[in-house]
Amino acid sequence: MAASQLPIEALPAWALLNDVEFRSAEVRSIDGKGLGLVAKNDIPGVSDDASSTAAIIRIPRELVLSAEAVEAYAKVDQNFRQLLEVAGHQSTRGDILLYLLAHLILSRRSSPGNKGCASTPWTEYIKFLPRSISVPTMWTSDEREFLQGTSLESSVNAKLSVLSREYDELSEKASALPFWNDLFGEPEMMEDWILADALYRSRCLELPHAGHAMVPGLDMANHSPNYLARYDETPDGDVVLLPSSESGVSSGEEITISYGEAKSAAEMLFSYGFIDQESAVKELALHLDALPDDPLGKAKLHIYKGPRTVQLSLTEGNFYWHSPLLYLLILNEEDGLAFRVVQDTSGGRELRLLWQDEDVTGRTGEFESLIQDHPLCQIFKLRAVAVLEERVSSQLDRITTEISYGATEQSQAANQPRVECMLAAEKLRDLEAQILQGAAAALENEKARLLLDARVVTYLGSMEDTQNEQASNLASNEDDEFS
Ligand SMILES: C[S@@+](CC[C@H](N)C(=O)[O-])C[C@H]1O[C@@H](n2cnc3c(N)ncnc32)[C@H](O)[C@@H]1O
Repeated sequence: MAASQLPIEALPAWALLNDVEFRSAEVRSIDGKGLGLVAKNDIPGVSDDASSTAAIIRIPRELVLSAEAVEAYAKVDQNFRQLLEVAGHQSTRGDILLYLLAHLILSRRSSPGNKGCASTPWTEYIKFLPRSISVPTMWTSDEREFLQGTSLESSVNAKLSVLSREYDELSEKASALPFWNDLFGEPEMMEDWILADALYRSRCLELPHAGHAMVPGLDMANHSPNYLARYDETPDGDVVLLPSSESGVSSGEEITISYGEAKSAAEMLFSYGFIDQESAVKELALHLDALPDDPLGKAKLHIYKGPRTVQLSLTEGNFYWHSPLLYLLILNEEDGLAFRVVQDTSGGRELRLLWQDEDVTGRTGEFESLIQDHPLCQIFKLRAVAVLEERVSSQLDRITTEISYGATEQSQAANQPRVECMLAAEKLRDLEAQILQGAAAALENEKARLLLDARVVTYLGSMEDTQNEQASNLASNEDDEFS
């Protein structure tokens, strides 16, 4: 993690000026994790009366960067208000990113009065945050090569395309605003947008009332599956960090929180830039496309609004997969699937999906249950398993293909791929290869089991008979022709 712009020793002064109470924790450098929170004294555990548990840190609600705070800032800064009006109000993430972008610009300028935005506590706080974050959207293209064959290979590229499109749209919208138009011409702005996104992804949390938010001070807490603290909001909207166990925290111990207990290694690397060594979660999401040669493929992807993925998981030696899309992808017109274009009430044209003549446009994610009572249900399942087996096998081939690691310990010169990126990617590849191998074996068994199913045997037998009949008809026609 690259150095921030202000030394962390200046944080207590910032906290004092802004009423942030670091009561029993301080921010220190933690080996391999950047900064983190450490207990200044022994912290008692949760008492029976939860309301009397003392806060480790307390952050006033005015400092919490939420959708509400962005709106409040727009009221005091005219330039920001104009930017928010043309490019904001689409999502909390988008609005917070605009706020961070404005503050990143401001933090680069030595004199805030000179062509900047109105100062807030975040103007200084943002200078304590790292300028380089280990999430793969901030890796170089050489470093991203390390992700070849992992589930992150396509998601990171897709995310970078989205970021680039968002930035282009933003510059386009801001071009009518003289203040922002000048700034969007600066080369650092696209990098700032990627940085703002990485800061948001790696430091944002979900508060019970304020919703998605960034909380200064609290965002110095690192993750552990054996976390020692949790955060909450007080009735007046302040945010507190509280011990989470009865045993409390010993003086000098790192105070960690949980970033989510069910996140896969890929999700952790994607959002936070590290893989939790102690996590037991063995999950992987693979991207799915329409089947080659499926004439309905494009329409299926158009009408299906859920994630275009299949989720694979290994839990206590058992393999599970989940993909509402896959059940839609394997169905054909002959099975009873149909698309219709209808006119809506405003005269527009709308695509509708029918299954067995029933309109199921609003239920595209329910095909696993929609096929349940169909006489060919087991055949559909066999198709889904066969398609998945092929998808898993091609991913396994790709992930186990040797890639050349250009980085070595000596190769830390400028522009060389970083060793930490290589190690994180290697860990992800190992974990995902294990899941894929488990999945391949389980799918083979599942396929063999389905092939023994009486309805499948009968169906495949009748298909064979039809094919033989067609072949002999064709042969006798040919005999006729040449007789
Ligand atoms: C919310 S911030 C925590 C403060 C951060 N360490 C800093 O220096 O500003 C989240 C980032 O901390 C780092 N981090 C958190 N927990 C970690 C862990 N268990 N191992 C390695 N890095 C961790 C990752 O870089 C992550 O993106």
